[in-house]
Amino acid sequence: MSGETPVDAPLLSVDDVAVSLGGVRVLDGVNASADSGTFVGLVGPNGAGKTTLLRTLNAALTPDRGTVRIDGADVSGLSAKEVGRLVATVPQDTSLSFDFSVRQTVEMGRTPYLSRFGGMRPRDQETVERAMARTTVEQFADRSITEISGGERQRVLLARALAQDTPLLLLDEPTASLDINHQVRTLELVRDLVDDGKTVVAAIHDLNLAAHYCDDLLLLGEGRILASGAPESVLTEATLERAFGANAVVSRHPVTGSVYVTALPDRPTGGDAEGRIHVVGGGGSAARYLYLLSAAGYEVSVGALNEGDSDTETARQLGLDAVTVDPFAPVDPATRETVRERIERADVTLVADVEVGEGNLANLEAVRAADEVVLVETRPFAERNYAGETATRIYEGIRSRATVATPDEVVGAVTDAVARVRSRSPSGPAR
Ligand SMILES: Nc1ncnc2c1ncn2[C@@H]1O[C@H](COP(=O)(O)OP(=O)(O)OP(=O)(O)O)[C@@H](O)[C@H]1O
Repeated sequence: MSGETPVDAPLLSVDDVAVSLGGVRVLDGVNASADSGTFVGLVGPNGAGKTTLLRTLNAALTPDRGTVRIDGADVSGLSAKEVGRLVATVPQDTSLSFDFSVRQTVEMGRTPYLSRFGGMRPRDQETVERAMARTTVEQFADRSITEISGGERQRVLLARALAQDTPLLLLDEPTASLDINHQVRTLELVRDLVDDGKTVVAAIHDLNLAAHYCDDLLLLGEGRILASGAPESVLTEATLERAFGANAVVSRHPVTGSVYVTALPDRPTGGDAEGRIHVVGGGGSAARYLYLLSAAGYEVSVGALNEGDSDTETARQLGLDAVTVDPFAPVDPATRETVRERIERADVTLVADVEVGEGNLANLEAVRAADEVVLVETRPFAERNYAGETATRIYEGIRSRATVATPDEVVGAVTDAVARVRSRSPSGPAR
């Protein structure tokens, strides 16, 4: 079979697979493929069918319909030993009842290569040692598998899977019982394996880890593929809503640049605060305040922001009034007037600790028109001022009459400032 496979055929291909468990259809019409040297993340809510799909890929389950091919071979026609040379699996449940040592457990990975009466050959021993070194389990090689922690056991099972030396590696929640350091180390190791040519399919609950490390994602929901492709095309607010029923904001992580999902508790409604707040932010500096202020009940406007800025995306998600300019374009005079008009209409203007450059200096200038200003300061303005002396002068002018707040104090400071405005003008903010 594999002799007929074209050179550029995917290493793994899943064609119209349907699987039932206990008489219930758990997977239906699943199509997927993975090229050699790619890391595919399987994401989706609890019960979506991720484990079932992994167990179908390694032939532990036989589909009702459809085929799974690895390296061109239909796995349903292969012996267990043949399958064991093509695909290795680290299961979700790492509890092992037998009392083997760590080394013996890793050695089990060589089973598909051993003849019935022959023992481990030097080549097998070398592979085992290499697998233990890569997963840093050598230091407890002689301990019993029942006497190490859950996270350590997970690394031992990864070592066993590496010892199996297969082109395809399946991981079911590889980071589930790992501390934050070992989560990253494990995924870095998986990434290295992939860069060396291995193909990995991993069920991963943490969407942000999945987005950062995987080349492609497969989003499963109710046994079907809801979306597949690059993380940024799969993790959209619409697909997250559909698959998880979650109200989430998708942005870029400020440090890694990867797609970043933040689940919000609920669409902000219900707060009974009254008043208009204009927010000056950008680059994600305002997102938290936009959410908190609209949750409190305020009518919030924001800007000027660039289209595509993560604060713009958050504002859209929350249904707020965002004044925007084109991506990378500076705030032009007409937009500056719009911002000024929003600020004059607002009871309070909140200035987030945004970085200020020539492009958005006009926003600061417009804040001069504000009645009450709350200024968030987590670091000195000098560290985020790229617009020189003029900006410093404008900022100092604003600061001298603003309430300076820490991020946690913002909603309280805004509420106090609204109360001050209202007490000065009993008829409310009808300006
Ligand atoms: N042996 C079984 N008999 C009947 N139904 C089963 C069986 N095993 C799993 N299921 C059902 O199949 C569906 C898919 O389960 P699966 O474990 O594949 O989901 P999953 O996406 O891996 O979930 P999780 O994220 O919670 O691990 C679930 O509804 C589950 O209840």
